[in-house]
Amino acid sequence: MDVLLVDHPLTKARLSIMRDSRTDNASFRHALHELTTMLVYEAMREAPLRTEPISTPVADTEAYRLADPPLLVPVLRAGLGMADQAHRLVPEALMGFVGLARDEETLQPTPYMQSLPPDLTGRPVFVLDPMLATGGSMEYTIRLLAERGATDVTAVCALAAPEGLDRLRESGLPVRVVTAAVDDNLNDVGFILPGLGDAGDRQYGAR
Ligand SMILES: O=P(O)(O)OC[C@H]1O[C@H](OP(=O)(O)OP(=O)(O)O)[C@H](O)[C@@H]1O
Ligand SMILES: O=c1cc[nH]c(=O)[nH]1
Ligand SMILES: [Mg+2]
Repeated sequence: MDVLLVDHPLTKARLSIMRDSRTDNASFRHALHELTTMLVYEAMREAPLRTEPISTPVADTEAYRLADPPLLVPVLRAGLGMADQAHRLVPEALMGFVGLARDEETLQPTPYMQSLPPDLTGRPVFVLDPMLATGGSMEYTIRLLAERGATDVTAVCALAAPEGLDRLRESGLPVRVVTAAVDDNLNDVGFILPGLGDAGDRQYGAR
């Protein structure tokens, strides 16, 4: 499984704002927006292009367009904070939605909504979720996508735990991961260390 670690000085700086427990909700959301732009920019680096002839005011030349506009899938709640920014960068993308809440005791993802196109054959998919912890939520989401024919899935995360990466690797699902950091490990209640806490609560308040 490919893992692209985007550890640019600017991604490190935004991630540090997100990690800092003194950062308020609005500043956390702002830092995640900026980080998302950088992660999606890198995640799309190899996206195939098609060309078409155009004219500038002074000469004929070629225009480049995305050959295969992707589907963006934010995983609610926390992934919602990445959706608009990713869509701004890739305006031709479609958007699907998956809502999951991790059970605090079992750490299993509990689905509460999904809205996805029925056929994803041939369409690149970018799953947006700031946190890859045990990997249960991401694995669940990728299985939904794979059932619809997706074979080209990128998980775009702010932070990944080694446990979550191992789980995705062992799942054999068609996924690569783009992340700004791979942290140390999970604590005994499934939080990433050093991490940034609960990415949903840090944006929207505790539920
Ligand atoms: O890798 P995992 O162990 O599955 O944990 C990661 C999940 O936990 C968080 O969501 P959470 O369930 O807290 O929901 P929220 O976004 O509504 O806060 C996060 O946004 C991921 O979806
Ligand atoms: O550290 C973690 C783990 C799962 N979900 C979060 O929001 N944070
Ligand atoms: Mg949460």
